[in-house]
Amino acid sequence: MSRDTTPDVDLALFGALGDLALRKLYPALYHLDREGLLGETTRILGLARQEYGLDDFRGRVKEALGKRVKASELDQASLERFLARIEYQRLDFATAEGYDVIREWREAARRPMVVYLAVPASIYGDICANLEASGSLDDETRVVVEKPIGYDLESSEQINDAIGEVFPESRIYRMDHYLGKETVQNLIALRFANPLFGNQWNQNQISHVEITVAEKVGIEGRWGYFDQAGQLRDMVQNHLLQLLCLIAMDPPSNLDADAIRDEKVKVLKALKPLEGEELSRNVVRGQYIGGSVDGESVPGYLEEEGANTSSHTETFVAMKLEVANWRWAGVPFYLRTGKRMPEKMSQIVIHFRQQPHYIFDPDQRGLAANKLVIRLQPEEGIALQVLTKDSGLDKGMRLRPGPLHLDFNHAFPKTRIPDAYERLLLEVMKGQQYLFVRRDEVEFAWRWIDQLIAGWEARNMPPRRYPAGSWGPVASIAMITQDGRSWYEDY
Ligand SMILES: NC(=O)C1=CN([C@@H]2O[C@H](COP(=O)(O)OP(=O)(O)OC[C@H]3O[C@@H](n4cnc5c(N)ncnc54)[C@H](OP(=O)(O)O)[C@@H]3O)[C@@H](O)[C@H]2O)C=CC1
Ligand SMILES: O=C1O[C@H](COP(=O)(O)O)[C@@H](O)[C@H](O)[C@H]1O
Repeated sequence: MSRDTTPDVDLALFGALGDLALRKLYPALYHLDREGLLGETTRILGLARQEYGLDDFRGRVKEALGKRVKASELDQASLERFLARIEYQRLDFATAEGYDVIREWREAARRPMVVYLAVPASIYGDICANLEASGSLDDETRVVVEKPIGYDLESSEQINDAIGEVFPESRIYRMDHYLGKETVQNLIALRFANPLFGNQWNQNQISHVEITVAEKVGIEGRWGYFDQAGQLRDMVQNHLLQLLCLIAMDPPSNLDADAIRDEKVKVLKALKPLEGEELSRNVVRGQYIGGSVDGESVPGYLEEEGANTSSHTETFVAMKLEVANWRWAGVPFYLRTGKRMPEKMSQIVIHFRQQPHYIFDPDQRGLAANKLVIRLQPEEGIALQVLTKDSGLDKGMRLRPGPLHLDFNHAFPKTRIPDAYERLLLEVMKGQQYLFVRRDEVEFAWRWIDQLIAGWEARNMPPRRYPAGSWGPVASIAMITQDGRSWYEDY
């Protein structure tokens, strides 16, 4: 977590013409460069199987930047400097042939290399083995791998084993881009730097927790991948469980990567399995049908390009979980995430318990609990919902709920909030692992997800339909109202 300058490391980017590279990685690298956060002589080698001349490849990168970076932030000097760092090599990743180009590229400048695998996880092992066989690696090379790692525990173990044959854990960086989001990191600061919250963070003071990750987009042409995965594997196994871990973990003894990861693993181990009747009561699966988002008609999941019309894959999931330990016993964690919801909105809401003795208007009793709302997107910020006296001579002691707001864009207007990938790429280049997921975290998360899926399959729980542009199946609302609560959508 130091503020040291970024060392000169080179980046070999596998999957250099893929969706992730074009949409996320080049814009993030460009911003780092523009802000002086890339090593002075850092080079980027794009690798993909298409035949491209260097100018044409740089042209593709430039085009991608044009689509993703604000015009006001895309200045000529920064663009030229960034493009000049980029080289390109055609390579078929699955065969050992051709990997010499990477060894030779490295020979021109000896410094640590970061290998970024922006490719399907099924070929991570082949790439690592081919890199090693070609003599392209040394003891300082780091590898970045994307989620999801596998499809279940067994496949994730195979993939992790294959990467582990070549790289030690200390040089494997498993991405979960939610860990790079500004407010997610702020969770650590909020909880552990503020006694006001730190001392209240348990079942004595907190009644329940909500995590919502609502997406407006559908599956964006990724049917082939998404239909195999579904929202549970695509979003819950990684992003939502990571958020849950950061909320529920005990204080780490320091900010070292392993101290934080040890605490997260304890949470994953304490997740109570959802089985039997609880599965029907506390888990809702959904799949969107046609509807309208932002006033425009959009197709249902089964009408998306490439769709298989009988698919039962879920595009929405809501669930009520319990972290079975001393801190959280009896505190429900309500999670929901879905595609084609009315807005892109991710937030965590911590609901504090009411006062044990209440002295105000009995009709207002329902208001009487504080909420801490941690907003991840679209705008990032933190709001503490408190009760104050309603102003005016005629109001008596009427209470009024209102937020104490910390909107990062307004509170710190000069600071651009960096995209998650910027922060994560920077941390890899600095060799810091605290924002990356350790192997046992991935595997304990899969273990829990696998039992849930086995339960679904045994109970034959097809997804419930919900219209695109709604907040998911009605059953997901019933799931929380049966406990006398409701999803909190304000900020
Ligand atoms: N896109 C996203 O928003 C996110 C993606 N991820 C993960 O990132 C990784 C990349 O995803 P994404 O960019 O969407 O996938 P894409 O399919 O868009 O890109 C993958 C790239 O890898 C190339 N590739 C695959 N196999 C080979 C091979 N044998 N030899 C050479 N090139 C090969 C593909 O080339 P070709 O086109 O020629 O097949 C393609 O350009 C995946 O693991 C995904 O799960 C994670 C989070 C979000
Ligand atoms: O990892 C993924 O995340 C995106 C959502 O990310 P966000 O930063 O836009 O919230 C999701 O759309 C995609 O399906 C999933 O693979």
